[in-house]
Amino acid sequence: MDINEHGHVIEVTDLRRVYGSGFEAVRGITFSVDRGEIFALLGTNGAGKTSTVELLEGLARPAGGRVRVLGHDPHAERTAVRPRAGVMLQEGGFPSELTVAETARMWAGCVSRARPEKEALALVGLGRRADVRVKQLSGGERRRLDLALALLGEPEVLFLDEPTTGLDAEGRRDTWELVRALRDAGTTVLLTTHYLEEAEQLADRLAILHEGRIAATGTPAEVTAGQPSRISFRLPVGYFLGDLPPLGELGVCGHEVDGDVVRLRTRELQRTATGLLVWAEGARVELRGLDVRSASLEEAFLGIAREQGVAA
Ligand SMILES: Nc1ncnc2c1ncn2[C@@H]1O[C@H](COP(=O)(O)OP(=O)(O)OP(=O)(O)O)[C@@H](O)[C@H]1O
Repeated sequence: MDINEHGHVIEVTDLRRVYGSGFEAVRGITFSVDRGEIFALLGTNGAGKTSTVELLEGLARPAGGRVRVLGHDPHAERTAVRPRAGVMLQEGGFPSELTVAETARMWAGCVSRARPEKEALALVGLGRRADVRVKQLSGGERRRLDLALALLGEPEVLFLDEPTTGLDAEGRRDTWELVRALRDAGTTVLLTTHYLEEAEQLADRLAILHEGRIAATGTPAEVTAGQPSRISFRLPVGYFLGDLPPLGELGVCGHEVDGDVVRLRTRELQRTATGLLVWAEGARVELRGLDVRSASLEEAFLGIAREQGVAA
């Protein structure tokens, strides 16, 4: 059987990983990813993202629990999974004297039914860099080459460990577009990232890992639901916090004042923002530096790190 009885391409149940030193890096995590879904693993440094992805890639055996990729144990049944999976590790490590095209050709030799190298390089925007030596590539271009190699076998499932680290804003957006196009064509994608915006933009569902456990999971909207929005501004000269309408009446659920900067938290963004603006208009003052932000993944992430006593 190809995919498990629930139709999940990736299924992880109570997964554990213990290193030789006895350190438990992954402490019983459970999640699944469906065909054609992008799933992001987020987390603080050392949360266990890479340790988890390596188990999914079959590079190590779990200390406990179960992992299935395309219905197979990726470690014990490596030969059944590997040809159908594309892997982009955090550190590629290619021979630096080879050119981009030579590297892709060498890699294609290890892949059954590889797509043409030119096509893979064009997908990641390296088509014109084919004759450049790997050592002459920028950090971002190496990252793209990593991705091209992961795509050579036209994988059904793609593991991307921090795929856009080192890319500039344009490169990051190009990669997002490519990953979305692959997803739309039916590829299942599991990625780790440090960029919350990346997860917000790309992920259909995500999990935030903290100290080897899942601290929050769901769609980006589900994970951010319940987080407060933020409003900040500078108090007009000569004004004090007490001159504003009572904060409770504005729907504010928390506030702090730093010099003349006021930061408010609210779960009723429209009511709070309207109340403030109506007050400012009536008092004929300007709220300098006014910044209004709806609840974001960043808020959820920082909240988890704070609650669990981590400096984020
Ligand atoms: N080979 C190893 N031996 C012992 N401990 C390890 C080993 N590799 C990782 N660890 C520890 O396991 C924990 C999880 O590491 P991991 O690399 O999975 O985290 P991560 O979430 O990917 O972190 P980052 O965001 O910094 O890449 C860390 O505390 C790390 O120090």
